[in-house]
Amino acid sequence: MSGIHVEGLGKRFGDRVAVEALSFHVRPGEVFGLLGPNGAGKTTTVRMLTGLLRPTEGEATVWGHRVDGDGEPLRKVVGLLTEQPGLYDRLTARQNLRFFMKLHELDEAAVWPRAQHYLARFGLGGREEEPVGGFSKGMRQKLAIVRTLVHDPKVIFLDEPTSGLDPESARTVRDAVAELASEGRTIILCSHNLAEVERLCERVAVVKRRLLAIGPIRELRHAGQALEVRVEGEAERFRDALAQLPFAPNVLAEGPRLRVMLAEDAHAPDVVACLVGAGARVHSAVPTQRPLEEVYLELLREGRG
Ligand SMILES: Nc1ncnc2c1ncn2[C@@H]1O[C@H](COP(=O)(O)OP(=O)(O)OP(=O)(O)O)[C@@H](O)[C@H]1O
Repeated sequence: MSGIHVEGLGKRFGDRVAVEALSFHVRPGEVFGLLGPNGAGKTTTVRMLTGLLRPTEGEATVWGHRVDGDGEPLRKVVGLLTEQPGLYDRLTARQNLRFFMKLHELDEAAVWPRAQHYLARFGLGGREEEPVGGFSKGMRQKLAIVRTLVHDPKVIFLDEPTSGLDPESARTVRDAVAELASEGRTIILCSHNLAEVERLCERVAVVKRRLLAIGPIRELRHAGQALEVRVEGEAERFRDALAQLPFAPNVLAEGPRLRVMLAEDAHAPDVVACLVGAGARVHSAVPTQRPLEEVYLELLREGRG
């Protein structure tokens, strides 16, 4: 069974419940975002799904391998990029990769062309024989990504893959992620960079110990809408007037712009009328989709406690 299937997964550390009752499925060819605040249980979940931690509840299979079974076949099909790349400074890039290949009992001669392909792709071609201690943060990150891909994994877990990368390198990595998915692999992306998640993922899960929401980003956004209003002068001075509306919308004000969150589209004319009534000169009022960040923060507020 390809992809990832998670049913009622949970993990306790003594009395502390790190993850509970987690259920979701991810298809082959999908880039799936796993979002949540610090301490929400994302790393714990990824460690369970890569066979590094045993669940205390529930079950999961990753590309047909049970996560509580023999870890060896599971580790062969998964690639894991952790937040701390854990490279050996004294070893060269090639020796670091070779060390990893030995761990996975890979035939270096057979696998090296794949490593070289990604080294070149991420701008590290020709730097293989240099000690990693002399690499910049971004170069280390890129080498760690090469290491994650070298054994041709079917399921790839990426924790903040573009952290520390310049915009050009970040773009290369994002393109590679999309390409790996188009080859039919399953990719789980853990990131606090919501703009990146929006670009790469179709579906996301928001977790805070348990699942708060799951679905396509566009559906999560449709849970509400925003009205972008541009007024003359500082928008902040109209905040109090908007707070008097019967539906008391959430409002963000920045310079001449107001972003007014609406539960219903039908409230948009009331917002404009209220602003005009309060003396605003309204230049434009445009309904917009809410950015993922706003949806995410709202889900966390609702899921508090
Ligand atoms: N080995 C462990 N022993 C005890 N508690 C742990 C252990 N690993 C994780 N936890 C606890 O489990 C909870 C979830 O931690 P986890 O590292 O999975 O969160 P996270 O979502 O990855 O956070 P971040 O975004 O900060 O990386 C936290 O309360 C953490 O303290």
